Amino acid sequence: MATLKINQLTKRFGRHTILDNLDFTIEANKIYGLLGRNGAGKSTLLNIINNRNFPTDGEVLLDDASINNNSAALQQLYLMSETNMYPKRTRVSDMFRLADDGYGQFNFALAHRLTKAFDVQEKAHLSNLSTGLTTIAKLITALCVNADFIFLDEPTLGLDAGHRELFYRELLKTYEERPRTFVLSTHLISEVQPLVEHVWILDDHQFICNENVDDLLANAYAISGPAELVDEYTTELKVLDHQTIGNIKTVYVVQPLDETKVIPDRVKIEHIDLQKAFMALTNGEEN
Ligand SMILES: Nc1ncnc2c1ncn2[C@@H]1O[C@H](COP(=O)(O)OP(=O)(O)OP(=O)(O)O)[C@@H](O)[C@H]1O
Repeated sequence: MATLKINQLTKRFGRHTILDNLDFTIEANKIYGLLGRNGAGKSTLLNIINNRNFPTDGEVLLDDASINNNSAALQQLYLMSETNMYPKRTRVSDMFRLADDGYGQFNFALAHRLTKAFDVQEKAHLSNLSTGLTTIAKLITALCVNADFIFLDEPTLGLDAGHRELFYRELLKTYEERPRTFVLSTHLISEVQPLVEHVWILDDHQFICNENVDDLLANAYAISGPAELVDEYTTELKVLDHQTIGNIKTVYVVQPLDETKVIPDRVKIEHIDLQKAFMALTNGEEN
């Protein structure tokens, strides 16, 4: 199974460092979530991995061969992004044909089924489609293209709730039928949590999290109760974020808890979801 390796990747725009020495692996047949606040560098990273932008330092390897000017490697990678790469008069059906020309074995049967399910006309010109319908046309192309690594940068831009749900369902269905790697870069963290197996969180030019989602959430807690009891209980923990309403304080931690430590009667400990863990990790406030 092919593996993508990102080695010591750094990207600077002028004097601004956007990505600082990233080292990580993208494995075959996994669904990844790439998360980060606005401007964290997610699109820049995806563009570099897909050879649409160049690193200042470092390299991207597919099975130990650089992807740079390597058309065989690039044929295994597909990036769907906000950027419109298509000429003005392109029809939806032309997008499918172009993906078939570029990658071969485009799944036309699935594309026809999805255009009906999403109610998009294959004859329609992209320039006449609404933002949401343009996204849908790009998503259908991404779900049907014959590539082993599919990168989706803000895949649900402009999609209503019903269409987003349909997309998540269809993504899982095609993934089960033909396992391959998907990388979803999104701000809709709660919505993608059920799909994503492994998460990267970009913050301060680096990954502050590169972890299996279940492992991350197993150690992600909200601890709440009377402020003085919460402070006492959490005194040795790294508190990432907190809220106080009256005398009730809630603190957020992402680390294993000492199971031998007695929890005061009025203190409650609950697991938090990926969105809350993300907020705690990226708001970062230490004790
Ligand atoms: N061509 C460029 N020249 C200069 N700066 C750039 C260029 N492209 C991106 N940047 C800057 O790099 C930073 C990262 O941008 P990027 O679009 O990768 O972030 P992002 O995480 O995808 O953000 P968002 O979630 O808001 O889409 C931003 O500060 C952006 O302004």
